[in-house]
Amino acid sequence: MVKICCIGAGYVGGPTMAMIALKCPDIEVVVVDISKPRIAAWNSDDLPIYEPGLDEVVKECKDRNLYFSTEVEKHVAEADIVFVSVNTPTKTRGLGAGKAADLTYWESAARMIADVSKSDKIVVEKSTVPVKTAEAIEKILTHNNNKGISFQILSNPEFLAEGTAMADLDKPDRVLIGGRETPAGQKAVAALKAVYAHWVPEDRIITTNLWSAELSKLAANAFLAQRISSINAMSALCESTGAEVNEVAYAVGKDSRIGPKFLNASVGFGGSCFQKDILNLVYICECNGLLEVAHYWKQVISINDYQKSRFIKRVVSSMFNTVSGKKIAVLGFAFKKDTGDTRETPAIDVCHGLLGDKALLSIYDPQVTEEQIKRDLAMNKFDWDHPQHLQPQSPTAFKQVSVVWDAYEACKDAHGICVITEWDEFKKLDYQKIYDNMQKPAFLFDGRNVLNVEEMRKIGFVVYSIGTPLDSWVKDLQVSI
Ligand SMILES: NC(=O)c1ccc[n+]([C@@H]2O[C@H](COP(=O)([O-])OP(=O)(O)OC[C@H]3O[C@@H](n4cnc5c(N)ncnc54)[C@H](O)[C@@H]3O)[C@@H](O)[C@H]2O)c1
Ligand SMILES: O=c1ccn([C@@H]2O[C@H](COP(=O)(O)OP(=O)(O)O[C@H]3O[C@H](CO)[C@@H](O)[C@H](O)[C@H]3O)[C@@H](O)[C@H]2O)c(=O)[nH]1
Repeated sequence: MVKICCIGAGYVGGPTMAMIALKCPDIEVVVVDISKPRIAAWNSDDLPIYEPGLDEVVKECKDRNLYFSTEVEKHVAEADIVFVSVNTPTKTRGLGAGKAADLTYWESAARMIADVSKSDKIVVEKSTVPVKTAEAIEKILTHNNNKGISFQILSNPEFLAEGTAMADLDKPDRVLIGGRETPAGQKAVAALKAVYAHWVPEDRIITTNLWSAELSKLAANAFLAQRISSINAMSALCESTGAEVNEVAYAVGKDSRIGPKFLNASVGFGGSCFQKDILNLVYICECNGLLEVAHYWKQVISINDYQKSRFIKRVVSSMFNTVSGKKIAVLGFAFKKDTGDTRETPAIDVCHGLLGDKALLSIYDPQVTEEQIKRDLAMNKFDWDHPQHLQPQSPTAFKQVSVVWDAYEACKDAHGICVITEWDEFKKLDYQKIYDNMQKPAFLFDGRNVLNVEEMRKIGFVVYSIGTPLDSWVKDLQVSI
């Protein structure tokens, strides 16, 4: 029986290995992690991450051919294929701080693999890494190894999106495997291909050289984020001209060369990957002397930052240029719907902006706990992307912030509402009831364009919705955005 071990039981390691275990009953899959609470959660009925469909798959496979363990070295030593899916945060200090990927966790995993291995292994980069990381990993594995063991490094980047991870893994657009162009490298590629071939059609499994696979992952995220920044840039122009961003996106997306996906204007993209991976891409370009290329991709992040600060300015300027002492309801804190993940969520920036102007925030998200929200608001930039036990543990008490478990409670007596995550339940709320219980004038700022602006205006709200013609109130009080 082929044995797979995955180092890192996070958002990628957990769901990916659960899917492999489901589709390959002939393979034993063990997911290991240095975080004891995380492994304990995987072994309980309350999984550490929320992902539609994940519970069912884990329930079916756990203790059949899927195991979660903290015995990292033992399971790595026994495995034929070792996936490495550990954190690759943005460096916060030293060379490349604020841009380059911090490969500390990857390096320590590679050193440990070299130390404990007694048999040949295929080592698979599942984490998103800078181009040429495989070369560094190869050096660590071969220089730390005088036991005659052969290590083959493959790059197999993951393209799942949170909230749809299980569907993405079940029917991936493509699986990408990069390997060395040597006979041993190609044999390793074939072995990994055989795992995916249990359920992925052969024409969807792409094989390339190592560097193409590593770069394709960064490129794919940069292209996706670029589309969002493009439509968000248009949303600003729509507000100035009276055009409607959804209509523009629809008309543009109807061109089959452009396509309709990823053209939803928003308060800004969030999540653990886009910003981090683009910063990483920018750094690699700079290191290769490609300053114009670096500058080009940096703009995708600049527009995203602009979009978030534009939203905050709209809120404050509409409410007579001050939110000091005013209750503002924040609906949604996760970086997108159907996940409890808050990494790089635009909600953090919006809350910081409003807190800076002394607002009183009442936050509701159906999947994010009070502890998580308070920890996020207290955390330094990029701290979130380190293993849990290295993050600040105790949430800071914020006098200005309360977290509630009901949208109506969050909005009661509020002066304004900010919709930051597009949770389906926010579309179905009784907005008349919400309006009746708010201070007047009652403001509604829709950062996701999920509400019907005309209906909301009919109820009496002063409405701002990204990229839609401005309410005369907002227009009249407009300051420079
Ligand atoms: N989250 C996503 O949607 C997504 C999608 C594609 C790719 N990625 C990439 O995958 C990688 C992992 O992302 P994630 O979201 O799963 O992160 P995560 O923080 O959820 O999980 C990483 C896990 O690795 C563990 N870990 C770190 N060092 C370890 C070590 N030396 N030994 C054992 N365990 C160790 C941590 O404790 C943590 O549980 C990153 O490179 C990320 O960029 C993420
Ligand atoms: O039209 C859109 C689409 C998305 N978003 C926002 O963009 C962010 C990222 O969304 P999404 O890409 O759906 O989620 P992620 O889980 O971050 O997935 C991205 O990042 C992963 C990690 O690298 C990749 O594997 C995925 O392919 C890639 O989609 C979220 O804040 C979304 O709300 C928009 O604002 N408008």
